[in-house]
Amino acid sequence: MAEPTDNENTEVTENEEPAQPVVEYVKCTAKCAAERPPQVVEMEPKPLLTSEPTWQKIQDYYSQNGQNIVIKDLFAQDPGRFDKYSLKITTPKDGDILIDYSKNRINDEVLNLLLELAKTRKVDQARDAMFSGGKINITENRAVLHVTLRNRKNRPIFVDGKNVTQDVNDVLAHMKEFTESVLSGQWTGYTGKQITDVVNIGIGGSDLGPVMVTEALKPYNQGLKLHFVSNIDGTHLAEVLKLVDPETVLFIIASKTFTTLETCTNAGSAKTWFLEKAGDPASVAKHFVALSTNEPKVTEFGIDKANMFGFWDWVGGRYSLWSAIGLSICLAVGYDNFVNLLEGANFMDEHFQTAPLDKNGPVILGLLGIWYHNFYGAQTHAILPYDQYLHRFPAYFQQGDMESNGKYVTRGGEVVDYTTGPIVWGEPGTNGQHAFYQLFHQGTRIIPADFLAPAQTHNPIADGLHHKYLLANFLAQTEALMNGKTPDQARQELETQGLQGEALEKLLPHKVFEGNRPTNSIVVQKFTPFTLGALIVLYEHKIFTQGIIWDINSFDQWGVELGKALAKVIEPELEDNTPVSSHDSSTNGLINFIKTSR
Ligand SMILES: O=P(O)(O)OC[C@H]1O[C@@H](O)[C@H](O)[C@@H](O)[C@@H]1O
Repeated sequence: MAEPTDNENTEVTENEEPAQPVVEYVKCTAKCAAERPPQVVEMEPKPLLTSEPTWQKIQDYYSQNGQNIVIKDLFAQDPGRFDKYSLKITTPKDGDILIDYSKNRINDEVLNLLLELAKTRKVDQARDAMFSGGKINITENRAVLHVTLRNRKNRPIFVDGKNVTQDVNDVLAHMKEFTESVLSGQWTGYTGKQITDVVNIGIGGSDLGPVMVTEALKPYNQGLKLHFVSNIDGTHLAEVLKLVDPETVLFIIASKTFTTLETCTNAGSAKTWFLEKAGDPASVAKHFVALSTNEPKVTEFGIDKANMFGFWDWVGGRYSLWSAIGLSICLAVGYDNFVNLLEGANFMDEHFQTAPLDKNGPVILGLLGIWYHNFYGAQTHAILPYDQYLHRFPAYFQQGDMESNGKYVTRGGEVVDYTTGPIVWGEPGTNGQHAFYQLFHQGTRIIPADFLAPAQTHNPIADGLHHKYLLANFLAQTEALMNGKTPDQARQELETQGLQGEALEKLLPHKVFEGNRPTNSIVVQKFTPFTLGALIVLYEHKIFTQGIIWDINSFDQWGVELGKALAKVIEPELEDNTPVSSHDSSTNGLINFIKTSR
């Protein structure tokens, strides 16, 4: 890994690749920024989706053919279907990523119509607007530039006329220096002992990404024990504090705003706990660092500016694991692995930017979602990782998808007359099979599902037997969901088991599987930092594509504010046991029940 260069005069020009060998940090001086005025791509306003002629065409096609598209028949008709409807994306270091979308209710006509929709809705223009620093988060007047955080080729990216690439690299350099000092044991606690445990205190985007990635990359752990506290429920903090020692623990207070109730309360209680043991407030500097955009609040809390890792308002919380918010990831897996994660992310950014729409992973996945959610009326989308390390991946994308696209008003302020973001859910395979797959196979709803699997496991125990079973189950499920079991097949099976007559007829309908349940299969060689980074971004840009087609602002989250505001009203009412009557009778009843029951 190249060291950061201090060469103030090193410049990058717009179309220039960094000289070989790759210089990791390149300073772009004021002079170079001035030479390259930003060219921000604008997003054009769009008509309501349902008034688009392409939308109408898809609606017509669906009405006439939607229920007659039978995936297994399409396979029977076309031996080349897998090749046609799968993408193999070759990474520079960790093998291929295969996206098999052939087990979907699609044919060329459907796909062409959906691609036409992506063109009509100018997905490419919106993508370019995002990458060029356009303020596409219109309700907060902000650029959306998490892509800059993994801008590994150091392309100049401007926000309000300022090239922010160097700012990003400066924070990365700080993260590197800090990580190496903690991991090497150079950074010690207030009694001179090395740090053994890290507690990340954050919530939402300041928690889910770090939790998900540190779990997913456990095989790369460099020795520190990681803990996460998010919930305002004191139990969460209390249980973690039982596991750590004030002499050897490092608290990371992760909050973009540094005003979030949960994080501020947990951080305050953690500090009190720490000082009860450490005594001297000067010791805080050795045990508390902050990740935030809000320096005044961080210093007010008592964290030294030198121990703050900054980021910017153009990084949305749910897209922030690539920023300083990723410090816990860095500490867990080491800086080089964090960089590999960023590189995988950057690789998928470039794929999204350069691949034609019909070969573009995020675009294809986004369009398939539109097909099911808006035409077949699918309400949910399942993400099913066949890898235990990815057990928080669905939870991470619950926020990623539902906070981004759970909106019923268009960018122009109109109420939509179509559905938007799906309900995202999932559990790792094979656990889900023994819990909720029944409804996948024989329920009344259509649940489009993504199966994620690695060809190689990090733990080939029992001579690879576990992994063989795991993969066999993943493959069997997608096959079964597609093929189902016809009444004839079920009858034959029951006859073979010796059943006949009324007993057979009674059982028969229960043994039939309609099939034709759509799935995507996404297979990587192995879940490495690089492939994980790429996979996360595949979903980020899928969500982006859908948000653009639905014409909603995927980057604000006003919907979470109302409940927060009401909690501030109720909180003082819980102070004493005086009955309340200021709310509806249910809320009054609940409050008063709690008051009399505590
Ligand atoms: O990082 P912060 O400012 O503490 O915010 C945490 C979370 O707060 C929630 O209210 C937001 O909906 C999330 O988007 C955000 O990630």
